[in-house]
Amino acid sequence: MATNPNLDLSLYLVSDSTPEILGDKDICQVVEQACKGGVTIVQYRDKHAETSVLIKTATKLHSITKKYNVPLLINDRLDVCLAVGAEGVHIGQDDTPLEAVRSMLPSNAIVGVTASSMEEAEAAIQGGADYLGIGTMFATPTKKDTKSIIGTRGTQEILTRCKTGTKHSVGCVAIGSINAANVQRVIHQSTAGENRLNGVAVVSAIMAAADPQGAASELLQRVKNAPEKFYISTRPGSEVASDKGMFEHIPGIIQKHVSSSVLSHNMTNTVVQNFAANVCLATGASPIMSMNGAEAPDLAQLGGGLVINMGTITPDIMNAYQAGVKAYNAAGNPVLLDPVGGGATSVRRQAIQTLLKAGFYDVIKGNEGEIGAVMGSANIQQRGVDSGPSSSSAQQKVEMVKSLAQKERCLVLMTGATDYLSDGTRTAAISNGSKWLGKITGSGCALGSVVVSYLALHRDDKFVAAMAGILHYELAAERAEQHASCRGPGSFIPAFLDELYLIGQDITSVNVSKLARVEFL
Ligand SMILES: Cc1ncc(COP(=O)(O)OP(=O)(O)O)c(N)n1
Ligand SMILES: Cc1nc(C(=O)O)sc1CCOP(=O)(O)O
Repeated sequence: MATNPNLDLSLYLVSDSTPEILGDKDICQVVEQACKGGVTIVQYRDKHAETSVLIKTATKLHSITKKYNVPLLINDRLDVCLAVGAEGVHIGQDDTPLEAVRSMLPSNAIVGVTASSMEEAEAAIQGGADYLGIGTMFATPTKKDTKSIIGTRGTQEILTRCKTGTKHSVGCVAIGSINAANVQRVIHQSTAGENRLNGVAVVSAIMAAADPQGAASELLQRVKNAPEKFYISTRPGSEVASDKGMFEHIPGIIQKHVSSSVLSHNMTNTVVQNFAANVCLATGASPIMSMNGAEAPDLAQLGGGLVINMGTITPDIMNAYQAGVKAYNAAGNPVLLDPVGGGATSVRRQAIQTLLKAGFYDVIKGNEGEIGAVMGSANIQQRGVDSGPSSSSAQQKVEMVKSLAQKERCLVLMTGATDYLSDGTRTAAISNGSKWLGKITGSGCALGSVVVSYLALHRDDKFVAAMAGILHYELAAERAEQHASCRGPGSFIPAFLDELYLIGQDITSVNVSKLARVEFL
């Protein structure tokens, strides 16, 4: 089965004629506006109208979609498709079988099939489907009789069978409660290796919109932006720095950071705000400690990164966190999630799930207990925000960060005496730092503020960016510990702030590759 070269599934509009969704608008006007906004394929779906009405409406819709060179497919009904000469049909698992559909339609007709499992996907691919409508992504009021809610995890599994992007591929769109706020996360988190969604199918996000053209145009822009910016750790075409080779780049990145004033937007806990702001300033970033979700959309435009740190969580601040991640995802700027104390209470465990659904994260950072909580481990019971004694071997920690990075398609940084950093492919253990970092409040939180500004500054490779931030921080801590004045946690803090600043000024004379105690695993 070869991909139909004329099929652009980027933004698939499935129409709806019910008053709950269409309101008192005219379906033809809405579809025309959606075509103007950039939808690339339209399906006429009406579960209630009589055949004569279906044919009449489909004929009108077809004359509109043809003007915009957009294919029109008919939901379920081959007879209507043949009557109006539409470009194809979409069928579900309980509709006319694919083989029969193929035998009755012209050979160039587009046929799409709904798939909710790997078995259904494989059967549809074998049967010659042009594309799969993969769903249900998330529960939706638009279709109440959906069989299974599969989320991005289930979609990822199906995509492993679909070889998208090869000449033997089948097109793939996801469907079910997809809208402008979640479309990039859906695309990003559904990706399975090289296989990714070709686009998304939506009903209410366009049909129910007050401005269908604007809604379509915004969705299309987000679909188009999703791949380059989000679904791989390194930018396409950029040099992939691996293992020790990456240390050559790090002094240059630190030097650039020191004079950048790149924004580090912190929605962080009340305990560490002052310290984290000072750390940001000393490393060359410009901190803003704004917990106000309403200003996140403006701040997200400024090219910096956002830290969401759950340390002093309240119901109100959860709304701000969600507004923050949505705004930064939409702007294409990095977000770091620090699920502080995530394994301590059921409120925090629930908050993690809510935040993971609200958007996607470039980095998830935490101690062992917090990373375990994000992974949903039932055995994690943190005492407060500390990780407690570790029960895992180094190898188990490596497996944890790697598998979470692969699952969430992000960087995972597990902090501790040795830090573990993984992007799912490359994993490193970093043993720099000072014992005093473990004796002051907020050293882990402030590291998050530094890592996110490095990610915002150095866009080519997130892993290298994070490594640069970690080494800036931990080499400075090592130097601070050597100060004659440093006698304990209290005197460590000013020495550390000094060294964060001084090492940055001095970085060209620092032999980073020699000082970095980094093991690639
Ligand atoms: C693009 C796309 N994907 C899935 C569906 C659902 O089709 P089906 O399973 O036949 O359910 P109904 O649409 O008939 O309710 C779709 N229509 N389009
Ligand atoms: C038509 C349809 N098919 C689905 C499936 O899971 O197969 S979900 C769905 C409705 C999607 O509507 P909205 O974008 O408004 O959530």
